[in-house]
Amino acid sequence: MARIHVVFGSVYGAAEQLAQTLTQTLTGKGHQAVLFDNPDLAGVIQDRPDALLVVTSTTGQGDIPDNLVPFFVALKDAFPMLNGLPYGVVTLGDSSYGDTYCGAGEQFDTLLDELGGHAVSAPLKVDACETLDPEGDALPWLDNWSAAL
Ligand SMILES: Cc1cc2nc3c(=O)[nH]c(=O)nc-3n(C[C@H](O)[C@H](O)[C@H](O)COP(=O)(O)O)c2cc1C
Repeated sequence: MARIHVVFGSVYGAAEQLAQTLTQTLTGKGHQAVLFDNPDLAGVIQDRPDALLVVTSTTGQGDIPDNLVPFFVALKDAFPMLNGLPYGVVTLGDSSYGDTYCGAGEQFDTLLDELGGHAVSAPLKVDACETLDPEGDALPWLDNWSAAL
């Protein structure tokens, strides 16, 4: 079973709620999953989890929610090599935003890839235009992602 660190970015609460559900689900599967309210590099990355899960909505124009920006900036500035750390990205967005659809998740996926992380499966994009039930998309994705760890 894996030690999985989960971080979330959320403005109105949907991504936060989803992150809580995904963390509980991972725990139910026997993993040691920890959800970080105020993620910092030392706690999330340098503590060397077995995997990292990023759950974020998108705000502004493809932007990362304020609560997750400090973690993203710290990661970008410190640029710690992740040496194949398995990761996953779940992004909430709205396809009516066009080019910036799920931009926050894309920024994380690009950075984690540049740092040498290993995307266990393709990032999941949950479209608020298509569903009012993010869990309906995310739980099957999580099953596959966690099974591949
Ligand atoms: C002001 C505002 C800006 C947004 N900008 C984007 C965007 O650029 N791209 C996108 O895919 N979704 C965008 N969204 C949609 C949100 O990401 C989506 O509604 C999400 O489910 C909100 O999750 P949250 O409750 O965790 O904040 C935006 C929503 C708002 C209200």
